[in-house]
Amino acid sequence: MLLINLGTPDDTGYFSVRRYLQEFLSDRRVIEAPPAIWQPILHAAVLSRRPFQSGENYARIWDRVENASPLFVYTKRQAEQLAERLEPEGIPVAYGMRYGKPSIKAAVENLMDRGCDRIVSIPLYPQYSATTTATANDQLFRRLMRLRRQPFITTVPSFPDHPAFIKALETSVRERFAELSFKPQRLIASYHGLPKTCVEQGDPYQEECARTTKALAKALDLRDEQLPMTFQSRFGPMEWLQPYTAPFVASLPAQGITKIAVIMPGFMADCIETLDEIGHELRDEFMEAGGEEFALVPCLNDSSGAIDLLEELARPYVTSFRSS
Ligand SMILES: C=CC1=C(C)c2cc3[nH]c(cc4nc(cc5[nH]c(cc1n2)c(C)c5CCC(=O)O)C(CCC(=O)O)=C4C)c(C)c3C=C
Ligand SMILES: [Fe+2]
Ligand SMILES: [Fe+2]
Repeated sequence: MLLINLGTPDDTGYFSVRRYLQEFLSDRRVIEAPPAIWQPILHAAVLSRRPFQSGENYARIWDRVENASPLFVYTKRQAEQLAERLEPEGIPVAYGMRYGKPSIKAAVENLMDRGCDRIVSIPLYPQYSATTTATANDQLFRRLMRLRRQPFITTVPSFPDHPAFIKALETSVRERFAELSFKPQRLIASYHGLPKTCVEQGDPYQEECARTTKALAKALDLRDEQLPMTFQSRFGPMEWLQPYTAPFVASLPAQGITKIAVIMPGFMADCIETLDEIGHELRDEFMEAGGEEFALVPCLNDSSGAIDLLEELARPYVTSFRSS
């Protein structure tokens, strides 16, 4: 079993963040503009300034006990806990990052060194996007390109309304709400954004986000307006999927909605986008606009619901291996 996530910088310093952003933003699945046009902009404008700001943001959410970014810590724990369930059956588990460490290449080599000639890969993105899922798969196959004898590979599809995913989200909401001293008037479902052109060209991401939102509303017995879907984390000047989370949330107090909770069902693990952009920046914007109560529902992280989900995603494939 191979788990693939996005990746994160090694530390919060300028050079580490720059190296990470350079690799990420040079991926042609992420920025589709021709390199001759994009690379000079990336180097002159983005990589000279953004690593400072992003590094400060990462520093605010860094896990100082593990000395790693939360995305790294949770992905590692997901792999370790899945391993506790699968390795007794002789199924090794590894994890790799699309950008940064440990690389997908290292993870594949780890599994092959442990004798695997059949690898099941789960890209840890509940909703499919070419900018995330496809590039994770590209990188996996890139590692195999030079092998004479390739392992058998399965890439598990996205799981926007898989029952185990919706169950884990539902549990995370119920547990979080039980801790709160207030009753949220809205539960905002905020997903990572995507340029609108990606969807126009056939990326199913927006439709898969809508499937997640609809299934979660049904599980929680909420009406559509009680669980609005929004998109965060814009990058660059183009139009991205709408409504944008920040202006949407800032407009709520004027409508009498001053107590909200936010869930981010596009992320399997808490990361800079959830803990800082939503947990810090969005919270401040909501309070400044007249909000009174703001709560975050944590991502699935290393909850038992998350590990149940990973095990259920894996099972159909690993069972067939054992019987063959
Ligand atoms: C054009 C730029 C970007 C696209 C397209 C994009 C799509 C996309 N990203 C995620 C998930 C994550 N993105 C994260 C960070 C992040 N994303 C971008 C840009 C694009 N993302 C940047 C520049 C960054 C770095 C942070 C920053 O400098 O602001 C993360 C968190 C990583 C971490 O280390 O914590 C995740 C997760 C999805 C799901 C997605 C498309 C659907
Ligand atoms: Fe992103
Ligand atoms: Fe962001």
